[in-house]
Amino acid sequence: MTSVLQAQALGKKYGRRWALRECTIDMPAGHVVGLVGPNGAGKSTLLKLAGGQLEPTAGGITVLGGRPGSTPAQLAKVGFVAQDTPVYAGLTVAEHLRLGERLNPRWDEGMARERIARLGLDPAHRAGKLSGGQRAQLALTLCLAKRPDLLILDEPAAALDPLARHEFLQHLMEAAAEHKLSVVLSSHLVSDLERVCDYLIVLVDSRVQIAGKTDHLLATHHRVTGPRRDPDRLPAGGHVVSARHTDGQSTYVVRTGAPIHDPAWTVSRLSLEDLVLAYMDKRDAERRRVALEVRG
Ligand SMILES: Nc1ncnc2c1ncn2[C@@H]1O[C@H](COP(=O)(O)OP(=O)(O)OP(=O)(O)O)[C@@H](O)[C@H]1O
Repeated sequence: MTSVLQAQALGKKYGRRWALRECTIDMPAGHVVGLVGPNGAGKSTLLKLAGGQLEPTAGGITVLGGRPGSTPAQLAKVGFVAQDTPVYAGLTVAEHLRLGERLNPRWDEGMARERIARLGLDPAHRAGKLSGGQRAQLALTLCLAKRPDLLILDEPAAALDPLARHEFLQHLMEAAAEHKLSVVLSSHLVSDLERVCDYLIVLVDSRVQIAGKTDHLLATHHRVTGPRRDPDRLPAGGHVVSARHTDGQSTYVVRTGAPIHDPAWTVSRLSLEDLVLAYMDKRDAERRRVALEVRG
């Protein structure tokens, strides 16, 4: 597997507080990777470290085989659209393209112009007067025209209305397929991730809870429901991801490669949202961590 991003025990401190700690990750190339996790999990910090906007306090990170932001060549290989899709309010759309051309050695002027025309943006329009959706599209265009190998998007569509979000993600998918881009995209909107991502990483308290191809993850996770029972009564070979109990019923999310055939339990498939929620719960995350430490 070729990696686009590898982090080893990566940590970042703001003052005396860790924003990201002991984060180990390996993102494969050629995927649209969805990064999801609770507020404050460290997603933006990780993406900024990957974009070279922050320096690690501990551990190491490699992006496309190099240190993020270390050389002009390294910077040219990575496109970054930050959470607030920043553009220069006083510059026109055309001036943004000229700036992009001046700053980026691999700039694709034809593609930038074609995208701006397709989006119906007036080149003479000042960026400060664009709508949130148009600004996000302009920021995406500037990043795509850099012709990066890796595109990093930190909640780029969060502020957009459903239609603008749909169009933004559609453009993103087309561009990723057309230019064989690797993409990492953080979002709280699991429906968006479901639409565009073929690889998922769930980050909780800066630890990777699960990472893998979405179709494989969905095929190997099941909801198992039955009368209230302890997990040791579950079919053998499964790994309990989450457990919920009411007075009379137990519901487990179980990871297993083998089909579950046990008449004592009702087995159903999970949606991507169910899967993400099962891994996002901090109580379960702590229990899984302890279980792994005991086993290891
Ligand atoms: N500039 C900063 N100064 C101090 N602390 C910060 C700064 N940026 C982030 N943090 C802290 O670091 C931790 C991780 O923040 P980060 O923004 O990376 O999380 P996140 O997973 O992206 O969250 P969200 O989903 O809310 O955007 C949080 O506790 C946050 O308060």
